[in-house]
This record gives sequence, C-alpha cells and structure tokens, in this order.
Amino acid sequence: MNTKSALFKPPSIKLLQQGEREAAREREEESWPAMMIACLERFVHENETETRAEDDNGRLCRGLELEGSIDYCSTGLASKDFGGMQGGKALALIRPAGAEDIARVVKAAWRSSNLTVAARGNGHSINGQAMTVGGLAIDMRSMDDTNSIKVGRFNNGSAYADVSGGALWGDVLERCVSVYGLAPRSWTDYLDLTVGGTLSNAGVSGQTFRFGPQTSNVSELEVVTGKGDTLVCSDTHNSELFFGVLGGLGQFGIITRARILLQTAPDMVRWIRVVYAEFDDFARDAEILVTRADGQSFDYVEGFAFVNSDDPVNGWPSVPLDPNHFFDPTRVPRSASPVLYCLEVALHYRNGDHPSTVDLVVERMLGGLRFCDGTRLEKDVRYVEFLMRVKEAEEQAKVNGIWDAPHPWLNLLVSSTDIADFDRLVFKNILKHGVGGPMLVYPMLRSKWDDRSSVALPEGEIFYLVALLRFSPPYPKGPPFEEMVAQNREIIQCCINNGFDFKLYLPHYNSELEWKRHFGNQWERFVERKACFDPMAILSPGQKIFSRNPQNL
Ligand SMILES: Cc1cc2nc3c(=O)[nH]c(=O)nc-3n(C[C@H](O)[C@H](O)[C@H](O)COP(=O)(O)OP(=O)(O)OC[C@H]3O[C@@H](n4cnc5c(N)ncnc54)[C@H](O)[C@@H]3O)c2cc1C
Repeated sequence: MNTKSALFKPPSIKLLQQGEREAAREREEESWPAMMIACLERFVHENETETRAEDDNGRLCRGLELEGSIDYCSTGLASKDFGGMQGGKALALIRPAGAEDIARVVKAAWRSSNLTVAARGNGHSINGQAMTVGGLAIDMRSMDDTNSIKVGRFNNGSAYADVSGGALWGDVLERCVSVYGLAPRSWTDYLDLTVGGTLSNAGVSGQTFRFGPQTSNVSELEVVTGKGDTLVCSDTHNSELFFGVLGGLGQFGIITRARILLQTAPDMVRWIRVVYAEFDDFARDAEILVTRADGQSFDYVEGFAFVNSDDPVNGWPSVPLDPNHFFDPTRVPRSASPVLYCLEVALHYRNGDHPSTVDLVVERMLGGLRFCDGTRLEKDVRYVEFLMRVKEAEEQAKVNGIWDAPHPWLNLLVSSTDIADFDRLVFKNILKHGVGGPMLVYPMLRSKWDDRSSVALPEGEIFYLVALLRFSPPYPKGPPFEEMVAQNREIIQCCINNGFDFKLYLPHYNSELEWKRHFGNQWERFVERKACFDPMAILSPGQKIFSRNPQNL
C-alpha cells in the first residue's frame, strides 16, 4: 500500500500548521508539566522501547494523573485488528477509567508536536482504522462496566439506556433484557462490537430498514473532542458535533457515553429462510418487505447470495438454520444460474401469543412472495439467542483457525437502481465461486438515515448492503490474502467503471481523490468539522483521512 499518498492535508480547510500549533499550545489555559511533554516527545523520537525505564513511565503517569493506567510494554493489542492485514506499534496503550482520563490524554497529545490518539473499540476493523503508529491507543473496553448501564425514560414515556462508548452491544443486550425487559431497536449481526465503534460507522443489520442504522437510534452523546473538551451533544445541543461524530470514523471526538433508544423486548423470534433462483424475484420481494408500512412486515429482513453447488462453505449447506434442516436443491429449477439467493426474515412475538396466531401472521406476510416452493426453512428461538446468533459461528471459526486468519472483507452500499447489474457483473461473474464466507445482500431505506450525520450514502431511496465476509483458512490452506484484496479492488473498479451509485461501508482509501469521491458533496462539511473539532488531526489516524505528521511521510 502506498502510505505516502494515503496521508494528506485537505486543501480547502487548513488544519493548524506548525507555528499555529505552538501559538495554540501557548494559548492553552491549563498548565501541563513541561516534563511530561518532553517525556512523551522523547518516546516518539527515540523509538527505543527497551529504554523506557520504569521511572519514566512513572513520571509520565504522574504527569497525566490518570485514574486508569498506561502500559508501554504490552501494546500488542493495539497493533492488531480483525482484518489481520495491518500492524503498527503504538507508543502506549491507555486504559482510561473514564472520560476525564481520555480528555487528559488528548490534551497531552495536543501539547506535543506529533502525538496522535486512537480510540480502540474492540478492534474489529479490517484495515487498521483503530490503530495509531507511535501514538496513544485508548482501550475503550476498559471503561466498560455493565453495571453502569442506566435505563431511564423520556417525558413521553419511551425508554433509553445510557451506556459507555466502550460497552459491547452484547452486554447492553444482556443487561437491558434481563433487568428491564427492554432492548435497543437497531442492531448489528454480531454483538462483540463496541457502542462507540459502530456509532463511528453506522451499525446496520436486518432492523435497519425499519429503525435506521444504530446512528439513528441514539439521542445524546458525551464526546471528548480533538481539543480535549468533554461535551454533551444531541440534535439540539452542540448538534454539529453530535451529527459529525455519528458515522464520523472517529475523526471529531471520542464517544465516552451514548444514550440508546430502547423498545420492549419480545420473548421469541420466528426465524425463516426461503430461496430464490432469480435475483429479480429476490430483490423485488426484499424491497416489498422493507417498504411495507410498520406492523405489516417482518421485524428483520436480510438476505444473502450463495453458490448453486454442494460446496460446504459457499453452497447449499449454508442455507439451513439448524443441523436438523435440509435444503433440497432439486426445488430450484435446473436452469438456475450458478448463484442463488436466500431471503432471511424474522418475526418477533411474545410467550403469550398462541402459535396459530404467529403462524397466521407469518403466512400473511409471506403470501405472494416468489421464492421457490419447498425451500422454506424456519425455527423458533429466544430473542436473545437470535441476536447472538453469530456467536456460535465465531466459536466454530476459532476452533478451525479461521477467526484469527486475515479477513479482507469488503462492504458496499449499492443503489437499488444498480443492484441488478451488480448481481450480473459481480455475484454471477467475479464471485460465482463465492468468497469463502457469507455474501450478504439486503435493502435499506435512505429516509431512515439522518443526512446530517457523517455517513456517505448512495443517492437513491433504496440501497443494498453488500457484505463480502471472507472466512478463508490462512494461506497456504486458503488463498493468499493479497489475492482476495485484489479481487475486492476488481469489484470496486467494476462499480466505478459501470458508473454505479455506490459507497464503501466501513470505508478504507489510500488517496485524497478517493476520500473526496467517497464523501462527494459532503467532503467540505467533513473537512470543516475536522477543522472545528480536531484541528491538529490528533484523532483516529488509522483512518488515513487526515495526517498530523505529513513531515514524517
Ligand atoms: C465479525 C464482525 C461482524 C460485524 N458485523 C457487523 C454488522 O452486522 N453490522 C455493521 O454495521 N458492522 C459490522 N461489523 C463491522 C463493525 O461495525 C466495525 O468494524 C466497527 O468499527 C467495529 O467496532 P469496534 O468496536 O471493534 O471498533 P474498532 O474497530 O475498534 O474502531 C473502529 C473505528 O472507530 C473508532 N472508535 C472506536 N471506538 C470509538 C469511540 N468510542 N469513539 C470514537 N471513535 C471510536 C476507532 O478509532 C476506529 O477508527 C462487523 C465486524 C466484524 C469483525
């Protein structure tokens, strides 16, 4: 990767230059021990980890006066992520006890000449987005305390939970359901992700068509900005910061607390899969379901493409929901293409609901859909079990060694107007043998997203998430990851060449031109927000959008 071209200063809004930085530092009201600054800088310049004597560590800690801790030796956690393709040693790993610690760390970086700060959620990024090479990595998980999750009610009676930015969604679920019988409305498929990590991207799953992404289901945030200010923000108070941070790729502030909207948790879920031979039928039905009025559709709508073969990972065996299920491929016409499609839906219900009532609702909702006869598979599971469904796959993948292998994943948002061509050129051609894992494809509605947030979306009202979740064994058992990365590039290039209306989700780019193209007419707003909330480009350097240290390139 060409890291030189990856790091740039935006031309339209100037972030603070060297002289201005010094002036800004002088302007800073609080007096920080010069000893601490000198100490931090020396660590960066010398880059001699072995010589970091105990007393230096102690001095630095005393200078910062953290309630939490700083670790210079065991920074390994901060140089790894789920993608497994990027690395880079942080100067120190900080385990903050609270927002105050984070503000102190950011202010220390502000006063240094070149330190950067990266919040690390659970490190489930693919391309080093949560890393800071030679900087201060903040382990947000250390602030997570499940017991500190507080549930309250707005004046209108609806419920919310105040949770730490470092809380795992799985813990939020567990606590809210078991103690209060309540649950967040909008999810990700996998729940070992932090609240701050997904809110910095969007957070999508099969509920997004109804409630919007997780970024549309939060009413208030506490944020430490790149200036070290701790601010509470909402859509009416410090709103530019609020919307900037939501989907802001960690560029404007570190989320230390979030107020998450809740609903009454159902007890059970009827979980159903049906198979399609034709993409047009699949897409038509999926769009019908996501555009029906509330109460007229399922509570969850997703889908995936799979290979029309007995391949154990990419093919027919990926359809059943249960070991007792059997997907009968003879139910699919012989003329079917090399790729088939599975629509996955779920309906919430309560223990007190009579099974026949649930059956009736399901039949009504499935009525008129064009899936292949005899392909329907279903099961009833507890709500929490349904939301935790990927956990089992994780455990299996860990046993097989594919959880820790590189994961060159690609996530795209593709407009409904181009999805049929995408299917023809990408699923049926480039990916006709699969990706060694799920190929999710399901629609969402743009009107459920807030345009004021930082997320870049395709233009049309309906767009699809396409998630290519590669789970190949490490090379040489599986393909070299470079080959998979090259295939991802080919897919992106195909979208560009064909003029598709699309965006990368969880974006990763290497040049200014690409970031500008990604944000389109939102680029200027993004740059202005950066200049306002993190003018020295301290935060989240791993996203490679802005650089504090261009002289180091
Ligand atoms: C197995 C798996 C399943 C996934 N499933 C889904 C899914 O269903 N839907 C979906 O939308 N996404 C999904 N993702 C992607 C996931 O949402 C992103 O990778 C997300 O960034 C991971 O969260 P994290 O807590 O690990 O964040 P990290 O990877 O640690 O951080 C991501 C970015 O956010 C910044 N950041 C982290 N915490 C904060 C904070 N508190 N404040 C400000 N910035 C912060 C980091 O600096 C970094 O830039 C999945 C990923 C994996 C690996």
